[in-house]
Amino acid sequence: MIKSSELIINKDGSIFHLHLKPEQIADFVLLVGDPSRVKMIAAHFSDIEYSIQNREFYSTTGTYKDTRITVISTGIGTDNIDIVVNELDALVNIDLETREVKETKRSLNIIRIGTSGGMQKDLPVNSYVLSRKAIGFDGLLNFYANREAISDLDFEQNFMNHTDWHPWLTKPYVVNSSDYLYELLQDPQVKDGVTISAPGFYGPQGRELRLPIVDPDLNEKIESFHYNDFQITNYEMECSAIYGLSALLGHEALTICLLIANRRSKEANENYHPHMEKLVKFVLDKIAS
Ligand SMILES: O=P(O)(O)O[C@H]1O[C@H](CO)[C@@H](O)[C@H]1O
Ligand SMILES: O=c1cc[nH]c(=O)[nH]1
Repeated sequence: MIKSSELIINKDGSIFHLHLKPEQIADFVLLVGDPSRVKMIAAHFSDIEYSIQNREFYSTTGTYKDTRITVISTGIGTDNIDIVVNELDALVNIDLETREVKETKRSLNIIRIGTSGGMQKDLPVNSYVLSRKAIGFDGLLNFYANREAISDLDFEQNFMNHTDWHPWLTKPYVVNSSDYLYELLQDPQVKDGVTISAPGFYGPQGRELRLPIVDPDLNEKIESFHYNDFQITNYEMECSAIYGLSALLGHEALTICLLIANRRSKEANENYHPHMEKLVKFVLDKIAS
C-alpha cells in the first residue's frame, strides 16, 4: 500500500497537482508547455467532458473525430514533467482508494506538442521535428533506479566524449521515442530528429545575456556531433523526462515540435501561433486517422 505522504489525494478524490480523477484520462494524452495551447487544441473537439485547472496544469478531455483525447499543459521544464507523468501513471495504474498498484497496467499514448529551437543550419524556423531520441541535460532520470536499462548508454558515452563534457554539468541521459507513436505520426513534411531537453532557456541552451556560460563552444560541438545516422536537431525543455519516465513506467511517448528559433543561424519567430495551429491539426488528424 502506498502511503498518503507519497501519493497525495485531494478531498474530492482527485490527484494532488493535476486535480484529475482516474475516469477523466483518455488513452491519448497530449502534453503542451503553454496553458493557452490547451484551449487552442480543445477548440477542435466536438464535445468537451470537463476543463480543470490547478497552478499551471490546465486539463481537458474531449472528442476529435470519434477519438477521446486528454490535453494537459505541463508548464515549463522537466521538474513539472516529473509531476505530470507520475500523476498520470498513478491515475491509471494505482487504485486511488486502496492505494494498491493495479495488477493489470494501462499504457497511455503520450504525445508532446511543443515549440523548440533548431540546432542545424539546414532546419529552418517553422519546420516540424519528431524526436526519435531525447538527450536529457536536466538530470531528472538519474534519480530513478534502472534508468540504465532504458537508456542508450553508448550514445551517451560518445556524446560526452565528443563534447568533452564539462565535469560540473549533470550527466546527460538518452532515451528513444515510442516506435508505435513514431509510425503513427511520421510524415514527409516532418523531419526526424534528436532533441536536447535543457534545464533552462538561457545558459543551458547557450544563450548569454549578462552571464557568461561555462562552455561557450558547447553548441558548436553539439551541431557537429554524429552517432550512426543521428544528428542533434533541436533544443527544448521537457522531452527527455517524458521519454525516460514513460519508458520506465510502460507508456508510449513521442514529441513533435515546431521550430520557432534556430540556435545556430540565430533566428527567431515570435509570431509562431499560426504555424502551431497547423501542427495541432496535423497531430489531431494523425491520431484520429
Ligand atoms: O512551447 P512549449 O511546449 O512550452 O515548449 C518550449 O517552450 C518553452 C520555453 O519557451 C519550454 O517549455 C520549451 O520546451
Ligand atoms: O530556442 C528555443 C525555442 C523554444 N523553446 C526552447 O526551449 N528553446
